[in-house]
Amino acid sequence: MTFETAEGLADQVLKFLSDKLETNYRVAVIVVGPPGSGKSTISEKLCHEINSRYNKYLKESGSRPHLQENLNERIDLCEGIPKFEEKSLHDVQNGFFNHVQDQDFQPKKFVDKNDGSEVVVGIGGLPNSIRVENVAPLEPSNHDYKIAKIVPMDGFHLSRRHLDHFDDPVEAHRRRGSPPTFDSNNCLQLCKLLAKTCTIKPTLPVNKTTADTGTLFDKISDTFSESVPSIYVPGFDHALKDPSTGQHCVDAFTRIIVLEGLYLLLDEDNWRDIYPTFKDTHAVIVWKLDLGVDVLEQRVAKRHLQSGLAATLEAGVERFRMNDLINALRIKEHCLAADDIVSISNK
Ligand SMILES: Nc1ncnc2c1ncn2[C@@H]1O[C@H](COP(=O)(O)OP(=O)(O)OP(=O)(O)O)[C@@H](O)[C@H]1O
Repeated sequence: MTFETAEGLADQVLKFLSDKLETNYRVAVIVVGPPGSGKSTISEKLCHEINSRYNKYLKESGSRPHLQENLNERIDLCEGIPKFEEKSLHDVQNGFFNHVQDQDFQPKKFVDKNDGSEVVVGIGGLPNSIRVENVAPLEPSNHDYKIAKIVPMDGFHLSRRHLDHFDDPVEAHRRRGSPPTFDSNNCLQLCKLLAKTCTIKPTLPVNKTTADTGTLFDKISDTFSESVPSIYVPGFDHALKDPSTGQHCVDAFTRIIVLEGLYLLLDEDNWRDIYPTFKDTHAVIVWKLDLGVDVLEQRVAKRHLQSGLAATLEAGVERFRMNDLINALRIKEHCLAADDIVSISNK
């Protein structure tokens, strides 16, 4: 296991992106680990470091990203996803509770008549839905470009209303955060969509050739393409205590996606297909975090106290032992075997 600074991790990811730039529009970094191991912390630091470097480059070079106008070369990301029949759309609008425990359910799509975007729905219904839009991305405010973005698994927590429709709703609520309480179907579907975008081949503007020299950031700036659709991903709204759509947007400016979540390497149900989906793109790095149970317990208990989920630190520890620890042990015992998973430390 190696201890890494955000700078060191950013160097690794940018080197990887540089190696893949001829073939992959986007690369993915999968960050897994038990609750409290620091997945969010590391992912945020990594993205911050990469985005700061890119924006510093833009400022110092006085250049602007060039977005190629090739929207007529539309990429149909949702091709192959079955459509909802017209009569089922009513069910979708009314909650879509019937499939909530159906791990084999294949997500379906419909077209939003308001804006023509495609909405992909799994067992969690609309709260966990994904939206795909074929429009050019907006220039970011203050020209603060985010070439690296976090895509957390959190937005695939089933809503509390969906947990109410489990065979044993009391247990479902008590064990919220365990694998069956996620819309793993749509989480996997999102991974398939994202993986497809990783395999888009970047194209240079007509006046440039691959022989042109330039830094990695020069090349990234030259190869943004508005034909790459925007993907809107649900997030978890801590105030609502439920998932909420459109919290994250992976758009044409995003060249690095950092997927972070507890179950991304879990060798069960839909989860087990996530890693192979990305592996096929040849554009993925996998980092695994681990820490001793005592440290995890202290960090998570403290967070439960700070977020109001526990009234005292002791209650936070109790909550960790009754829930988070069980999930931590599950991912340890049922982790996919792969030889390219790199263990990193967040002490
Ligand atoms: N190196 C560190 N030293 C001390 N505290 C840390 C460190 N890294 C993270 N933490 C703290 O530990 C807690 C858990 O971190 P974080 O949310 O990043 O973990 P996580 O793996 O994303 O957890 P979860 O899966 O439960 O969301 C947070 O309160 C965070 O501030």
